[in-house]
Amino acid sequence: MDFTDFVFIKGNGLKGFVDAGLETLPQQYIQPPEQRFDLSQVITEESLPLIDVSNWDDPEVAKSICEAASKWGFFQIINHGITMEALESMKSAVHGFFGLPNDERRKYWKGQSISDTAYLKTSFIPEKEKVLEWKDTLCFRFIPGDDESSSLWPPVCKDQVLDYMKRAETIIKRLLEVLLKSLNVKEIDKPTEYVLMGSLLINLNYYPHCPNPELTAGLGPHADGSTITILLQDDIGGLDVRGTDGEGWIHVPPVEGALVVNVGDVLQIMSNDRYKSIEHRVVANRSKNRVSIPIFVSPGAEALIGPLPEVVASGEQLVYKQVAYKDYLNGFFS
Ligand SMILES: O=C(O)CCC(=O)C(=O)O
Ligand SMILES: [Fe+2]
Repeated sequence: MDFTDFVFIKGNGLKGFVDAGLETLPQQYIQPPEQRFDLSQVITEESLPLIDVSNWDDPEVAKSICEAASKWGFFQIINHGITMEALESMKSAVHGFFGLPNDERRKYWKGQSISDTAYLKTSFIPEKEKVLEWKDTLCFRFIPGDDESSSLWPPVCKDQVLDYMKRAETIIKRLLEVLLKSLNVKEIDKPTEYVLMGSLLINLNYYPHCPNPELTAGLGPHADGSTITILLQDDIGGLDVRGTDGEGWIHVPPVEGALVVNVGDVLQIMSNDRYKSIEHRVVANRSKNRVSIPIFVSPGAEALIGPLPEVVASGEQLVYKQVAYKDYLNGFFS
């Protein structure tokens, strides 16, 4: 079987390739020795905060969130209000989509998708990558209040994605309010909301089981280009975050009912480095098919990003100049 033809041109993705019966890792996925994940670097002395947000108005909750965002750039929240059933149903929907026959999934393959706002891809930017990442992703662009945009989404997961997004939006707003309040932003007005969360993307990640997880990357080390990211992961594990020493990695353990929250580059910039956008990675799994669902909360397409006036008012030195988010993204994807 010709790998490129089968996976990219025919649009079967990595999932289709693994289903076809795979015993060894294709060379496209083999990382050079110096890039391979050294699992001995995973440190167990540190762990990320787990924050109970049942009362968002509690100053202690706000304090924990802002401290976590400054120190680790990552934390998990529980009792956030999204029911266990809704979380389970979202994860099952991912398995539902990736469990479809190849020719059903292929209808959404990037470049030929039947929907303008949903597409399936493999790896990150396979045309540009030297080594591919061990995952497929179904991406959705979410336009609130626009029912038309979801009309051609895959029926197997459409309602779950819409329902989950609606529930998640409440949490996103709460998180941003708390994080910005501590930067002296008293109220998030419409223009600021556009800069913080003018664009919402949700990804359905599928990391198939992998014959040689030690040779490849589920997802290579990266920081998110978002304002914040809210991630739902299943119970398999694989996500690691850079420790505060900048060398080791901390495992993000799956916690039932929890959501992982991380600061992206945009919030680091807007907070003039108060909050940290931290590198993270995903280790592939030898026997299990892992799913994860990040929501990338990002600026609107026309937004300008730079340190917030409220932060600068304190007289601190500006770490960043203002840039158009578009120009920033061009750098991110090249
Ligand atoms: O799958 C995960 O746990 C993390 C995904 C992630 O970091 C990303 O998609 O940017
Ligand atoms: Fe990420």
